[in-house]
Amino acid sequence: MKVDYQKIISKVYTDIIAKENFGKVPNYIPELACIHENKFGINFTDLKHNSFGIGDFEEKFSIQSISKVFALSYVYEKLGEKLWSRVDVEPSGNAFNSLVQLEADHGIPRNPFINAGALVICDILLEICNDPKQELLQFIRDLTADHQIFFNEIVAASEMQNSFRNAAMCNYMKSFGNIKNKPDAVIELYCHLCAIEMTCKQLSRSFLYLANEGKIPSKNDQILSFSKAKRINAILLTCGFYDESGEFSFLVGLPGKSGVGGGIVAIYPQHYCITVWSPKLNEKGNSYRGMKFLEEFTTQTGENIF
Ligand SMILES: NC(=O)CC[C@H](N)C(=O)O
Repeated sequence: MKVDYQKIISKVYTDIIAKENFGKVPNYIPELACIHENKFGINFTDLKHNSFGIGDFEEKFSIQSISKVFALSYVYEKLGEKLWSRVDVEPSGNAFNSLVQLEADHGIPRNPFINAGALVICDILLEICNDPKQELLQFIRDLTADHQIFFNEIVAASEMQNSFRNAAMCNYMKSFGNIKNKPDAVIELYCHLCAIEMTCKQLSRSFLYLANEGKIPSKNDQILSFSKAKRINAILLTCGFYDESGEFSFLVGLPGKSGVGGGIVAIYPQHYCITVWSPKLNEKGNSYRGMKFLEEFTTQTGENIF
């Protein structure tokens, strides 16, 4: 039976908006605390070019850790498997900004989707690109087929001024030799990537390469090999939600990635991407309504990777 996605999305959206919105907008990046906490948007885009949204789906927000997926894809395609000598692919079972495992693991982060791992990816970007900020931005614009994607310099500056934990991680990894550049340069790049702004609609479209075996559907460009796209989806499933990755997999059943800006992108390989934005976060740093929405969405569609 054909699933009526639009009907299910409208129904789940209406049900969730009628219920209390729990959680907190993060304030450790002061600029993010200014966002209206009841913003709520959804976009669904599939490989057959169907796209529809509801609520604030065309409003830009800070994609934060969702950018870690773009950075990993770019570096992985260029470096290949030797990348994994500098960052592992195991779930951390810890908060996104935790330092505790770095000592035991000799400065090798557990995976590329926690802050420590993304800092190593940024360090590699500084090694392999002439202008990493612009190259990454261009990569995302190409994925989205949309040039209206920018850094929010105010958010980047706000995070840089409060990057004490990320700076600690970066310096600590440098002591093990796993950061090659100056920590300040790595942090500057990292904070800019987190401060990219996109809409739900742009995000769903930009992630379609992971639903499409590494190809951008609009152009059929293979930007990531089939095997690498599969592997990134595998890491998303096991590590995309930090110490709530098991819960997301359990409740939603799709690979996905969240960010502290309140966004979540989920991928149904061979079919579609769906993005939810709602800024209030649960204790694990994932969007409260985003998790609820996607749980109910996959329950009602009956579709998941299992
Ligand atoms: N989970 C996130 O989105 C974290 C990103 C945020 N910029 C940080 O480094 O803390």
